[in-house]
Amino acid sequence: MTQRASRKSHPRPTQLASAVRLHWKAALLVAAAMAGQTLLTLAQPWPLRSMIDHVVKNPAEAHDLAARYNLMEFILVSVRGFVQEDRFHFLFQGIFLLALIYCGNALLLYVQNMALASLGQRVVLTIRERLFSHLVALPHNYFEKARTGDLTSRISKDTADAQDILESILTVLIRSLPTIVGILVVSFTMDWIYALTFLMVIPVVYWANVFFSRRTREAVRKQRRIEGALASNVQEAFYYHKAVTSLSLESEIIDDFLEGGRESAEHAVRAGRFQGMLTASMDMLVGATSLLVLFVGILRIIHGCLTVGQLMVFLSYLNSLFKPIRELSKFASRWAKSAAALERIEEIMALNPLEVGASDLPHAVPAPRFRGHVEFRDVWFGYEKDHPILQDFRLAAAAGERVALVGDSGSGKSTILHLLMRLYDPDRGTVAIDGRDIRDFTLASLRGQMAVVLQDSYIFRMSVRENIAMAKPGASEEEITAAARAAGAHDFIQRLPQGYDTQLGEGGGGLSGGQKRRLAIARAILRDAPIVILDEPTVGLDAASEKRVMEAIGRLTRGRTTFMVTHQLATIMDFDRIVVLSGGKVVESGRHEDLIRADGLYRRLWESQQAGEDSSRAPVG
Ligand SMILES: Nc1ncnc2c1ncn2[C@@H]1O[C@H](COP(=O)(O)OP(=O)(O)OP(=O)(O)O)[C@@H](O)[C@H]1O
Repeated sequence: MTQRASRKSHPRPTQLASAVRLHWKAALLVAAAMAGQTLLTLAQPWPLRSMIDHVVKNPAEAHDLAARYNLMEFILVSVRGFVQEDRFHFLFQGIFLLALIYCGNALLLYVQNMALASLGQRVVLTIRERLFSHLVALPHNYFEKARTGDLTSRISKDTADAQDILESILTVLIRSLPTIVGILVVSFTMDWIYALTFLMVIPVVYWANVFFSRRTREAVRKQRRIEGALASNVQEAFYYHKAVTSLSLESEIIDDFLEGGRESAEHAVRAGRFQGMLTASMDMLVGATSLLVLFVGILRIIHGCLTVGQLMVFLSYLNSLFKPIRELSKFASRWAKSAAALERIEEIMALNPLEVGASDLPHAVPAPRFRGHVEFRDVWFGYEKDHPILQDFRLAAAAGERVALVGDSGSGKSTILHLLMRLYDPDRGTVAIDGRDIRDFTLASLRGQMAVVLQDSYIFRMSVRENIAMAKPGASEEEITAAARAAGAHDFIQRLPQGYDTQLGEGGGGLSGGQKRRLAIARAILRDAPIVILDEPTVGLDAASEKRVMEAIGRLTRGRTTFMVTHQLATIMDFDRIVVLSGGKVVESGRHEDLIRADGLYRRLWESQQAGEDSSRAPVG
């Protein structure tokens, strides 16, 4: 049972990193473009500095020019200066360098955006694929407790949010950090006293970011959980719409929805508040630091330790430093959302199928084609710890034998089928096919040799043909039609508006219960499996439908080892063996006539069913 307990490991942020590693070329391109921009941003104030310092050193010249000439003269003198004299060389050089920097920046920005969009999409797709494959391959018992709406939102929304976090991480790592380092290096080499002004600000900015982001993230995480639950409720309401309306549950469902929506909104408002505080405190910090830098800077200029151009460089660096930080603070709630989303993805990826339930064991090998000799050897099993459903259960079916499992409700009939399909593993004992423990085989090769028809026929939203063909990928048209004929489904399929091409609704909308069942039988016939599993295939059908379905089942099960769970004893009178269960144990076993003669539980079930049928047929009044 310990195997079955679903355990959560602590989330590790590995998915994003490994997806990025997989697309390292695109990541490298983004990083190179960002790094190039950072370098250009760091270089940008220098031409400005040399121009300003040049002008400040020659103030009379500058002042003279502006005061003496009108506009036309000013332009003419300036152009002559550029063409004939060396006087404006500093200006020409500065403008040229700045123009180069701006063009380079624009080009790199374009490359960065292109590469980032492509990297983001590829990373999202990779995470989505991995998450979906991991989820689909998880053992069945995981889905009994999981909320499917929540899982859907993890696959669609949470994975998409990974792109945001990727963008944020790259911005911080490749843009902000080098900018900070560049500023510190340049500042210390120019004027270390002045550099201390910067240094003081960094921890405050960091602390404010961490403090408010953490709170925003907590609020967003709660909001996400509630939204996941809401999505599950919505999905349930639509899926069971018939039950919802027939039980008049609409108002309760709407109330639940509104309640969840209100809770989610409260957390969203909370997140917004922290986000607002973060943005405001960042703005205040930027303002205060700029003032401090200006104040100290002018004092340093007066003391002759700094030039005006150098102050310009500092101010420009400060702006470049705060730009990404302010941007990030504005995106704090997006960042928080993405971080919460990544955690939710990691949570699922950390589930080890072997710990969750029945899955491929490391030594499993593909099963050979089965003859179909099935054995349950001293099997103990319970869904919950300390609540065994089957105790010391033994049953053997020869290859090709048709076995019916009957008994009281809750006696463990379907559980036996679950163990045979390896939806669960026994706590003790073994289930064996052709003498080998089924755990030795890979799940795909084991289940690939079983044809299953359940109470719910599982019709998918695709054409009739595709619904049948999914049992055998690549099946020919003749094989599909032959299977449909054998299942007694061909005639009604041909009467459908587009025959085999008719698109079916989710859950088989548009077909009657009996038609759905026969479609499922056609699928099982096409599978051509040595083992057939049927769980109450005729339940809920009228007498005529039941007859047609049983004829189809007769053709499906011919020569194949069959296990059929049923309450309708009249449908199994010709079975090779009827196994009667009570409280998880076999109490009787034999053919119909033998069991009637034995005068035990089977006979009582049979007689009560006959009496029920007689009374239902008796004329009223
Ligand atoms: N997924 C599950 N988790 C926990 N308990 C379960 C689960 N499925 C079945 N059970 C319990 O195991 C017992 C046997 O169930 P099972 O479905 O095998 O009985 P059954 O004989 O097929 O019943 P029925 O004829 O009503 O379908 C029941 O008490 C049931 O409540």
